[in-house]
Amino acid sequence: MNSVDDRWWGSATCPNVVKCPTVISMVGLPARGKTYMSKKLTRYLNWIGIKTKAFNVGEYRRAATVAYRTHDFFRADNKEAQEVRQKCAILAVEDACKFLDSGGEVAVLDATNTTRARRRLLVDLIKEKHKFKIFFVESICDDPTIIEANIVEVKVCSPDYEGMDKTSAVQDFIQRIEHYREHYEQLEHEKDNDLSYIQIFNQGERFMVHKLAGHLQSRVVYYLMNIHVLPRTIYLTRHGESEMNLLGRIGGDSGLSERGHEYASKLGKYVQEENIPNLRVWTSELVRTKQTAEFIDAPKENWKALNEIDAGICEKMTYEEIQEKYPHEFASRDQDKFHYRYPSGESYQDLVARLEPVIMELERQENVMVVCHQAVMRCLLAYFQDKSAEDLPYLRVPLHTVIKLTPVAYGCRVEFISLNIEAVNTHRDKPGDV
Ligand SMILES: O=c1[nH]cnc2c1c(-c1ccc(Br)cc1)cn2-c1ccccc1
Ligand SMILES: O=P(O)(O)OC[C@H]1O[C@](O)(CO)[C@@H](O)[C@@H]1O
Repeated sequence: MNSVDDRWWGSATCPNVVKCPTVISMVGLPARGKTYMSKKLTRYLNWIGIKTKAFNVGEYRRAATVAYRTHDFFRADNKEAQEVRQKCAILAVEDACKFLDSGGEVAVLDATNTTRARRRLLVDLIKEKHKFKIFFVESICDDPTIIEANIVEVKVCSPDYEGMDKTSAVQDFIQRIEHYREHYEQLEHEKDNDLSYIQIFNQGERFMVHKLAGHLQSRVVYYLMNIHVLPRTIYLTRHGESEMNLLGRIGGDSGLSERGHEYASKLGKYVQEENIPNLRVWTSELVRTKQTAEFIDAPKENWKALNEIDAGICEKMTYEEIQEKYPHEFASRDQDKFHYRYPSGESYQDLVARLEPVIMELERQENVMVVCHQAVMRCLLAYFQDKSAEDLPYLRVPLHTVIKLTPVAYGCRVEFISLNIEAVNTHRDKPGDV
């Protein structure tokens, strides 16, 4: 009897484990956002603690071929090029399987995989030989405006077109797409009845989900159904300097200091000058963030999930007092600051889990300003900047500074805007760090 997780089909891969290594295989013509989704999905899964790595077949092909000349390389009748392309595709899959064999949990295969034969080859290699799960993510998009925008935004800057003028590059890429289209076979539930997949139409306007197999695949589908590519800006800021900050004490629920109130007033003016359409403001449920947002003219929502890390028995203490009273706790926190949990309190790992619904809602939103706290801000910033769990707890997020995030191509532009009001420095470096 198969576990409910594997539902319908016979040879359940990894029959006895919930966390089965999985290959997420992209499918789609060039310029359908496969790399965009691969990178974004990889960043999200790593942030929630699932060891994930993307394998881009285009990079393997560029490494294997001296120099890309023209779209002729992608003609179906170009036998020599076909051989190179097949070899690169298999190399990428083998590297992906090596990653999963050595502790990786998810490998994202960023390739076109546009023929049924190629996808069958993947199933044989991945599912039959390695007993890993395979989940296909197909992006189907025939809106010429979207395709053109993608080509202009990311394709013409590709190493393939180094030194080529933009117009010729666009023309060449359009030819390349046509070579793929000739043999493109979309996923179809009659012919691909045994496969787990999601089809995404026109950047998430519509979805077709087929035979999800397990929790990870459900999380991936949920994430893909929440992201969008509309231009918007996310602003992150800590609360203004608080009375507890002035005393060098952590936690608590104190109000703002005089300079903290100055920051709140200046923040209101900054937001007004930014003239942000339909801005929403999110604060935690602690006094200092609500006071900080006081002068912003926009709808406000309080999130308990945005409250600062709970320091448990160390709440309201100074670091010196903690070192004095709980020397062992103090030492172990600096040993592994991400996983360390305060007695009766939280770890950064707990904070990431608590903030996941905030990130998911942020992905759905347009212009949002988040008024939060030092540890919370580090977790949010780490998501947008793809920072490791090791680096996350030491990110510099000074008081009285707005961090402005603007999505560009495959990532985010990050600007630190200080509103030039003095404040205490609450940052503690990793001991021993130069
Ligand atoms: O469906 C596309 N077709 C062309 N391009 C696309 C997409 C998507 C996309 C796909 C699925 C989902 Br759910 C959301 C967005 C993102 N992009 C993209 C965005 C920025 C730069 C480069 C590519
Ligand atoms: O993880 P760190 O570096 O101790 O920073 C988190 C601390 O920062 C503060 O927000 C301000 O000091 C405390 O409330 C919180 O415990």
